[in-house]
Amino acid sequence: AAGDPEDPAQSAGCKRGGRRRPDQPTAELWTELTGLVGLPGCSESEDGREEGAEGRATEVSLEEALVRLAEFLSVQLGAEESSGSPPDLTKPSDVPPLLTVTGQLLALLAWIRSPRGRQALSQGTQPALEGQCPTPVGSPSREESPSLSPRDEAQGQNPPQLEEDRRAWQRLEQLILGQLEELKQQLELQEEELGRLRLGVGFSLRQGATDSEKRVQHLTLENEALKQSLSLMRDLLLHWGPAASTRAPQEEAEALVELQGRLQEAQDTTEALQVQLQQETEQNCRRELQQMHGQLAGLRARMASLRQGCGDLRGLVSTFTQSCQCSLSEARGQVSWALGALSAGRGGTQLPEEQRGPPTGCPGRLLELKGNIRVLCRLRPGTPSSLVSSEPGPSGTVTTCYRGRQRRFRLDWVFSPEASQEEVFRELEPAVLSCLRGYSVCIFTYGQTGTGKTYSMEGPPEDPGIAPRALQSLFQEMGTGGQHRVTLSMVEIYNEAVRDLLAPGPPERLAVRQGPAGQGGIQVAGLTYWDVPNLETLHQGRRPCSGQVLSLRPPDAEPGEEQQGHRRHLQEPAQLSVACLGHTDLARGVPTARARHRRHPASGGPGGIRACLEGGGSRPVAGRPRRRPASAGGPDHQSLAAGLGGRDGRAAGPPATRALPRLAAHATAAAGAGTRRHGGAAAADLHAARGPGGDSVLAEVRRARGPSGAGARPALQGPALRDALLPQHRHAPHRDPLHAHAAPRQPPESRRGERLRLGSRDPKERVLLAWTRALPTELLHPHNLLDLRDPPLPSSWFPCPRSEED
Ligand SMILES: Nc1ncnc2c1ncn2[C@@H]1O[C@H](COP(=O)(O)OP(=O)(O)OP(=O)(O)O)[C@@H](O)[C@H]1O
Repeated sequence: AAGDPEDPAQSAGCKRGGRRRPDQPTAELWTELTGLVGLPGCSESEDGREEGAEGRATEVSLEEALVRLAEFLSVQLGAEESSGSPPDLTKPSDVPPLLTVTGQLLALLAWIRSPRGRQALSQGTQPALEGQCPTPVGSPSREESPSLSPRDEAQGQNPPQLEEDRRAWQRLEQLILGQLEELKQQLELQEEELGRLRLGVGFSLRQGATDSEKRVQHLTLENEALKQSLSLMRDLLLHWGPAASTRAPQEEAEALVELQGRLQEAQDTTEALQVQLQQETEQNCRRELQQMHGQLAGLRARMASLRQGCGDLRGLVSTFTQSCQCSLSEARGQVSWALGALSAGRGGTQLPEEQRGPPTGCPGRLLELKGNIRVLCRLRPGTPSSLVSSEPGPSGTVTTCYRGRQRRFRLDWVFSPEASQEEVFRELEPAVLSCLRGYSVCIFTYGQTGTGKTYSMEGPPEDPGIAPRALQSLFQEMGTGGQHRVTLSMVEIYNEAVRDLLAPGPPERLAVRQGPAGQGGIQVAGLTYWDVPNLETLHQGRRPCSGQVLSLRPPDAEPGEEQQGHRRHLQEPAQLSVACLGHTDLARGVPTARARHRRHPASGGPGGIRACLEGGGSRPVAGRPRRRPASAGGPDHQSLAAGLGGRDGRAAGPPATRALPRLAAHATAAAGAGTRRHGGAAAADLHAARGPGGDSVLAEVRRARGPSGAGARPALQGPALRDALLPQHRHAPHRDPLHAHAAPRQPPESRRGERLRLGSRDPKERVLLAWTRALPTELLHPHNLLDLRDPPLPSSWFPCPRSEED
């Protein structure tokens, strides 16, 4: 079939036959194919005759037939491959004949389509498959294959060669036909199998056995459900939605515009609502914030008020505690006073004198219970920088900080700065009164300058201190019952010298000795003392106890002593076995170094104080206090009054006399301070204690004393001091009424015993008893110091305002 590919008839036939559609059944295709191949006349014959009665063969070219065959085979091959496992093409046995045939056909088709093939076909030559046909495994070998040569080449060959070629071509044709037949059989077999498979697939479909079919069923069901839901939605849309189909376009447009208007309106409403909501939210937030602020402020105010209330409560508690302590101390004082009064009254009125034994009264007992040595602390008004805290009351504490080191002291009693003189004395009154029961008591003040020793011991006239109150209490107590004899002595201890300030004439240094065992403690041989019958007498003679050592002795029952008057010398050791009350102001004479404290552990102070304390301590003295009626040889009141202050009992010396000692006395007082503590420290103390005015006073004192201590005016000591204290006595020693009653000097035998050292030889460690405080306070009056001061002293420097007369 030398059909021209360009032939329109062939093209139409080709188109008519066309390429196999995917949905074209295989049987139809096969019929079409077998119709082509099964007719030998269909193929191009050597002579080019057209055979075939059906004419259909003439419409299909060989090329198209081959193409269809190839398509068919490829479809079948693909079906085979998909139905089973792919064959291993490397094994000749596994290569399917269909593949072999297909390969050869494709090679032939390629040759036919090539220009050379076309030319050969047009010239009637056979194709030469050699070198062009792929030779799959199992295909005829090259030797077997006919060597198709072009017709023009055949023309140049000899007839036997052509014959041979023709035979080869025929063999090939037969081979192809055989293979086609075989292929046809296989196709039939596969067709049968396909039918069986289809039957199986139908059965599987009915059973729903395979997963894929299940999946398909599932998808189909889903599809059905979707279709149903789609139809339902469509119905709903038709039912509820706008009847688009029933409305006119204009109505549709109007409805659309209306809907748009509504939508716009809804959007506007939404925006307005949003704005309103935002505003309301902001307002609410602001309101809540303000409320929170208000609550916070209220809470702050409440917290502040609570704090204040807490502080008030604390203050109340502390006030209550203090008041409780004060009430307690007051009650204790009252109880002790009552007990003392009770015991004193009982002793004085009920028991005969000879039956009155050693003091067993409650005051003494109370003292013993409280302790022989009691340390009380009085805080001065104004908080010093070193004071950290204090707990006033019994067993109170004081916490100080000095050079960064804090120390806490516990004392028998701590008086707060607000404590009055009355409160302080109330705590000491039992001790004072116990003197009447035979106890020896020594009260001394000790402390840095300006800390209130003088104030506590003496006090201003309108608010007297311990000493005046003690005297008053004593004389008041003595006036209630019993008979007592009070004597007064005054000593100065300075530079280890004990001088009798009441001795007539220039006082000598007295020896202080330790008495024999069992005969008392300290003996001051040759000490002068005066009898003081009552308080008025003392007042007439001098201002009562201006801080000097004051010894009050109960009357001694020594026979014949009455005749000695109110002045006597202590000759017998037993004569010291009486109760005595000493008021001592150490006036900075005691060094504060710890080492020196250790030197006197028993007394906690210097030897002088030790001497005072050892003079009987607070224990009842050995021996029985003897009393006698006051009428039996009482003191000469008039004489004492004259001796102390003139006939009228007043210290009425001439102005010159009064003025004379003031500078010297003042210089002595300040000089004592200056020498006891080397200049700078004393000045610092003065400055610290009394303000800037102290410096000028000290400077004046130094000018008076001179740089070496021997100033223009000598320091006042001994008799000069006595004269300063008792100017009226200074002028008339020979006329001194006390002089006539002077006892003989100390007999030699009284000097036995050990000589006591009162203090150290160290000039810094001097004990000064009384005399510093013996300065008449009027000497320190600004009126008297006018000529000494530059610049003037502030009035606050002085303890209290005094009248011009004073
Ligand atoms: N409890 C107090 N209440 C009121 N004033 C006080 C008190 N204690 C001390 N003062 C005042 O402090 C000043 C110094 O007191 P004071 O002279 O008694 O001290 P001092 O210890 O005796 O000093 P110095 O050792 O120098 O003699 C005085 O003006 C005194 O009035």
